[in-house]
Amino acid sequence: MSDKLKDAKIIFVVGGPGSGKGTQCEKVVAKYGYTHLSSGDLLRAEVGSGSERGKQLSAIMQRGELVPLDTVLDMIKEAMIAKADVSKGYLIDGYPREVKQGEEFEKKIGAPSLLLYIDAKAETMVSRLMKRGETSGRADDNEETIKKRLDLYYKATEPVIAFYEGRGIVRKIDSEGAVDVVFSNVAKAIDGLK
Ligand SMILES: Nc1ncnc2c1ncn2[C@@H]1O[C@H](COP(=O)(O)OP(=O)(O)O)[C@@H](O)[C@H]1O
Ligand SMILES: Nc1ncnc2c1ncn2[C@H]1C[C@H](O)[C@@H](COP(=O)(O)OP(=O)(O)O)O1
Ligand SMILES: [Mg+2]
Repeated sequence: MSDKLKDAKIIFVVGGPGSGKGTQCEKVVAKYGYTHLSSGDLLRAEVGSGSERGKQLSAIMQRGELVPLDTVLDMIKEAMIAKADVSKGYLIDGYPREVKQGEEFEKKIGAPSLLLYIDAKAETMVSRLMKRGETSGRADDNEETIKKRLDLYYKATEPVIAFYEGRGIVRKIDSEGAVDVVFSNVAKAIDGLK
């Protein structure tokens, strides 16, 4: 346990690929000043660095698979510590993606006070990702990889919701509607924390 993160307020943002996690996190940052850490963005930064590890991560992500737990957890922990002196709290976007990740996070960093479950229909996620893929330049925003990511989400990530539901900290947010409508419900969930 790192004592710099001992009392950190932590919100997990969990949802399928293309559900709207990143979009909602940006609006939470603007309104509440939380520190937004996206596991995918951290991984893509490592890929962009051209490092040997980045090359391995890129191959995994292009297949729509999960990267090794220790890799993504260490990256998030490092990024949290780097901001510990200025952070009002952390939005952990895209993690945990399996129950084991949640358990390891709590051993090494701490427990979340809220899990925002950003929920959209499969066909909505597919169409949003195909559209995002037109401009994102992401190697995983293509039909074949999207299908793998969705399958993995239903198999490995949805059990995370049930795991934390048992603690009563899950707030399910319908992400089908317009961005601002979705955000009004995200804000209600966060305001309910105080
Ligand atoms: N409520 C919404 N309505 C329409 N499009 C949305 C909505 N939320 C997100 N999007 C779009 O869908 C795509 C995926 O959103 P993003 O926030 O990147 O999701 P995630 O981080 O969960 O993959 C983006 O192109 C984004 O602009
Ligand atoms: N917690 C995690 N564990 C393992 N792999 C992860 C991960 N978070 C992200 N990745 C890998 C697999 C994901 O398909 C890829 C992109 O993640 P992302 O940017 O969060 O996707 P999206 O925002 O489309 O949901 O990075
Ligand atoms: Mg995202």
